[in-house]
This record gives sequence, structure tokens and C-alpha cells, in this order.
Amino acid sequence: MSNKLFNFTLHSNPLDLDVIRGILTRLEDTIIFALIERAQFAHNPKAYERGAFQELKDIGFDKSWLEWFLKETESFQAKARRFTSLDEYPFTPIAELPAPVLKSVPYPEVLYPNKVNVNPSIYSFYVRHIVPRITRQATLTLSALKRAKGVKGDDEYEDDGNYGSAATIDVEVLQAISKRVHYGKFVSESKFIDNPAAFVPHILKPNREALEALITKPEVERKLLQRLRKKALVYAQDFAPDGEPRGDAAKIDVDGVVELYESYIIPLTKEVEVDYLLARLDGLSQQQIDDLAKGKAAINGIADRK
Ligand SMILES: C=C(O[C@@H]1C=C(C(=O)O)C=C[C@H]1O)C(=O)O
Repeated sequence: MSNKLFNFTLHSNPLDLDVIRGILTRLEDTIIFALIERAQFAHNPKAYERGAFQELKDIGFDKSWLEWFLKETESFQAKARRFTSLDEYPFTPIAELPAPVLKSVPYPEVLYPNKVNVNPSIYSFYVRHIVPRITRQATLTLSALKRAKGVKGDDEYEDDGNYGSAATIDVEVLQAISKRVHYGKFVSESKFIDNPAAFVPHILKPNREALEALITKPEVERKLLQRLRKKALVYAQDFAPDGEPRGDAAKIDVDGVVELYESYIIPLTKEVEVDYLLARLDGLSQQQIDDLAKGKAAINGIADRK
């Protein structure tokens, strides 16, 4: 997983909406392939239950197996200077992460300062809804194998022996979804500077519905879901030894991938867009707000700050 999704040296304008949408499109591939990898392992619900591993309690960690994997992984990433830019957010509380060993990079200030972070919601929907659905086939296979060995009840659904591999992929999926959803801030800033006058009244007199109507592009969403289904059908195919596609989307629940976007990722991205807009005028002078209300675009993509 690239540490810096947006390579500022490669793009002249980080707020070009087509460039941003291209990055969101590329993240579809990352998420689909990671879900294909996760679907190879059973659900193993114990891995998401706090306090379920005595081994973790013995080392003083009382949360879940996955939360332990997140903390250990993100601790190393934090030392390597991850989470110092405005578009990457750890799932582990930032206060529990070590300081970077490298000096931070002075990334250009593209986004307006904000505290929008929906990782708790991403974690919750992923664990409660996405993992059980994506791993359904592997889970049914595991339970049948366990019953054949005389195992009955909850233990049928536990421990395909891959707690570590599955959690490693869970971390990758969660971080990719977090990047994708929080990229809504770049989308929002792009739309705001393109037409600030449209947004200012609904920020001054907070109106989430009006702001959501302004940022929603139904045709973009419709094409995205169409593209996603086609990608999942192709990526999930098995291939014959000579590379001939077998035409069966055997490796993933394609409807589950589409539902992930339709029911969770897109709605949450739009919430991030609206939350970002609602804080977009914080700290600006009345004159700056008046100028924006008259449609004077912000300079270099970010309004002058006081
Ligand atoms: C991300 C955008 O904003 C909204 C959210 C979208 C999404 O999450 O895929 C797509 C279109 C818009 O409704 C955009 O306009 O590209």
C-alpha cells in the first residue's frame, strides 16, 4: 500500500476533479483485490471480539485481535512518517502511536484545516457487515469440514488457522477504504473552490441536505457501480493454466463488492464531503466570507487564512 496516495510531484493541480476521480477509480482495484484475498479465509469471528485472546490479555492488550494488528502495524507506519499528511488517518488512537523517526515532509496545504475522521464508522461497518458477507463461502466450507471432524456449535466457525493472514489483509482493506472515503475532502475542496457562492449560504446556515444535493453527482455514482461490477467479475475469475479466463467470478461475492460501495463507501464519502464543507469557513474573516459568497474563488485552491 503506497504511503502517499497523492503524489504531488506527478500532478500540477491536486484539486483537478478528474485527477481526483482517477485516484478514486484506481483505489477500486486496490479494494477489490484485497477483498478477493480476504475471501480466501473464513470469517473467524473471534478475531474481532475484544478480550477473546488470552494471549493478548497476557501481554496487556485487552482489545480484539484485529485491533492489535492495527496498533502494531500502524505503530511501525507512524515511525516511518505515515499519518503526517492530511489524507491518511490511523484506526489506532493517534496518542497511542510513536512519533516519526523522520522529519515530516512539508506537503503543500491543499485541504482546509479540519478534523473530519470517520474511521470508527469504517471499522464498524467493515467488521459487522463486510467481513461476514465477503467470507461467507470460505466460512461455510470451514464449518462443513469441522462438522465432518465431529466439531459442533460455535467452534465450527472458528480458526481456519489463518488469524494472522486474515488480519493482515483486514488492515490493508481498512486502510484502503479509509483513504478512499477521506479523499472526499479533496473532492469537496475542488467543488467548493469551483463555485464557493453555491455553498456559502448552506454553510453559514448549516443545511446538510442542501450541501449533499450540491455535491451529489448521480451519473458519476451510477457509472461507478456499473464499472465496479464489471471489474469484480473480471478480477474474480479463475484462469486456465494457459491464462484463458474461465468466466466464473469464483473468487468473490460480486454483489457484496457492489453493496460495499453502494451502501457504505459512497454514502460515507458524501458525509465526509458535507462535514468538510460545514467547517470550510471556520476561522475566515467576514470579508473573506463575503468575497467567497460573491463567487471570488479562493487563491491557489485555498482561501487566504487570517
Ligand atoms: C466523489 C464524488 O462525490 C460524490 C460521491 C461519489 C462517490 O463516493 O463515489 C460519487 C459522486 C458524488 O455523488 C465525485 O463527485 O466524484
